[in-house]
Amino acid sequence: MTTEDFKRVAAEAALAHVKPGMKLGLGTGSTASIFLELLGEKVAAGLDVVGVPTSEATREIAERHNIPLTTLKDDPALDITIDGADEIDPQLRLIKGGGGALLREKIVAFASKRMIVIADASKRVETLGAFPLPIEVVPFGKEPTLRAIRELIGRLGLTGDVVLRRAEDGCPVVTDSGHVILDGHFHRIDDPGRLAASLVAIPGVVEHGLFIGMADIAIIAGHDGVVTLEPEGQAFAEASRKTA
Ligand SMILES: O=C[C@H](O)[C@H](O)[C@H](O)COP(=O)(O)O
Repeated sequence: MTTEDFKRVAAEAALAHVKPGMKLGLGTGSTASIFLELLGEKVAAGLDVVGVPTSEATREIAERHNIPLTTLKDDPALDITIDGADEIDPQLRLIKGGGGALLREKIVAFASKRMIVIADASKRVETLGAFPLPIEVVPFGKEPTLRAIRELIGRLGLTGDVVLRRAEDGCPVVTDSGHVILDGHFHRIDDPGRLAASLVAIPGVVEHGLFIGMADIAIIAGHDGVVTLEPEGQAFAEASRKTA
């Protein structure tokens, strides 16, 4: 099986958590897109749910699959958010935002009673940080914000650098909310909680891609099967089944 197959297996397993009448947070990225495709099939077959998209890209995909949409204004409390992740550690702390959707993803997940993460096994790590940490900042004053973040990583004893994310045309990537992204290439983040708290204390930092204490379960598919994890990293044998 390929990585794409594993993403599909994880997305399929997440569907079992979706019940009629639920209000869903709809994640962003390639894994979440597969979930949307599968959810669209269920909706076509009569499943009654509504969703809040976490990005404009997800909105387009959801509309293409005829998934009824709502907003946090009309539905400020959601049942479940189903979303992908760039890294998942044993405590279900996440790095998200590889696709630049971290701000809306975090708002939507926070508005949800539960967050289910779906991923292929390559996303599991012992220590966060090999994946660059996205930090969403206001374009105004991004230079002093960048300097403050660099000073912070020195104080925290982190290695690496922080760089402005650019698109293929060389222009800064602009998020759905009109901000830019700084990617922190830290290699390893031993104390994600301390880094998270320190980053949001810097004026100009809107949000970062560390999701701590937000994920309730992670459904991870790989060569060893499907594993459902809870925050302590406990794998439930009864939730495991062979996929390859
Ligand atoms: O901004 C993007 C999101 O946080 C994604 O959920 C994350 O990057 C994982 O995406 P994928 O499923 O494509 O690996």
